[in-house]
Amino acid sequence: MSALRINIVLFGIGNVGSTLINQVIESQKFFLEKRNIELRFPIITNSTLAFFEKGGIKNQWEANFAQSAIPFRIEDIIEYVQEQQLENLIAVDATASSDIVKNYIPLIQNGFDIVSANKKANTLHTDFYKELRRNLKKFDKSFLYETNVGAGLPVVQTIKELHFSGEEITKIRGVFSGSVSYIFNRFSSEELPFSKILAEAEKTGLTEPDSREDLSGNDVARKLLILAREIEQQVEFSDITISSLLLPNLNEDNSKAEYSVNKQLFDKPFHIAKITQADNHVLRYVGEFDIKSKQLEVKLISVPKSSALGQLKGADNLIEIYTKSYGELPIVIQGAGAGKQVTARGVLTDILKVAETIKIKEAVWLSL
Ligand SMILES: NC(=O)C1=CN([C@@H]2O[C@H](COP(=O)(O)OP(=O)(O)OC[C@H]3O[C@@H](n4cnc5c(N)ncnc54)[C@H](O)[C@@H]3O)[C@@H](O)[C@H]2O)C=CC1
Ligand SMILES: N[C@@H](CC=O)C(=O)O
Repeated sequence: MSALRINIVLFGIGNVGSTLINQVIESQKFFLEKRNIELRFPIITNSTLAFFEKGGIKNQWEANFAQSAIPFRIEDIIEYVQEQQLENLIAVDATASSDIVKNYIPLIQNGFDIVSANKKANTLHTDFYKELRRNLKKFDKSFLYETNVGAGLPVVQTIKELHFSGEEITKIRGVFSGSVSYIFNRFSSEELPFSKILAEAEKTGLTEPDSREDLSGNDVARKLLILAREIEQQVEFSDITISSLLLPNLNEDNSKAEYSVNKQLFDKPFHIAKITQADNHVLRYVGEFDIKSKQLEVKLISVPKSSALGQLKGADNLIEIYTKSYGELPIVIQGAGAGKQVTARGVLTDILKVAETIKIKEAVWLSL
């Protein structure tokens, strides 16, 4: 039987997007042999330019992009896939853009399934959230976004399945930010200024494109909102109480350039927060959603070094899910919650899941 060819239009070729391309190129043979699936990228884009290659990009894609990418609008992309009669289309959003999300519905209406690492579509107003799902249903398309929470960790899926089975989830809490986890895990155990560790988190690709999204608590709040909506709670972003880590004189009101050069302003307040804790305590930035009281909160806490949260390493997330059946002892999901390799692998898993769904639909069509 001939392989199922999947055509991926990739928006965003930064940390996650470029790693995804390289992972696919590396494992191409494996997918063909084991899954009978061929993954191609006929279009890749950054925020302003797109590179078109009908047969799919090859190893030297970065040089080709630099040489031949051209300005694009979403209409150009839709027109191109139609003209070239490309089938089995998946749009992959590896941006943090709010603009790109406006294209999801037109893409779905033009035959695309969607896979997204970008949290924006799931955290806009409920009206958009519902409209998106109405379109998915109408056009029989999938939208997968496991990497929206916990990067490659199976958090969304676990919550979804617990809810699907009728399990009553009572509380979800823990460390949801990989980048802030990395910052505080190092800040607690090493004698380094906060700003230096922040700069290293940015350089390694652990933070959002603008790390103020992490330090403001918005990124954690988005994750709480995404999980809350998975269990059909009617909540908006504005319902979340967020205690920001940004400073009155260094926050979203500053330009990106001012923020970049003034990060050492973080050093003194965080040093004070560190040394004024009780003995053997460390700082952790946590999110909590209490379902009964409908309270969603993001805050900085000080915990004993010996506790589960206190022992986190690297960019670990630790997410506790309390449910009726599990009682006082929660389900715990722990592991790297940020990083380009784990996140790209999570996106790739979603792509393969969509491909399997397409395969099943094709088989049904063929049997008719
Ligand atoms: N880096 C990580 O560890 C994780 C990232 N994510 C999510 O993955 C997404 C991407 O993160 P990174 O790759 O780290 O960011 P990045 O800043 O390295 O890359 C972002 C890319 O998106 C492109 N872009 C921006 N606006 C665009 C637009 N309107 N249309 C097309 N392309 C556009 C940029 O040019 C760039 O190529 C974010 O939404 C982030 O929250 C999720 C889990 C973990
Ligand atoms: N900035 C985010 C990336 C993943 O969502 C984080 O650190 O958790």
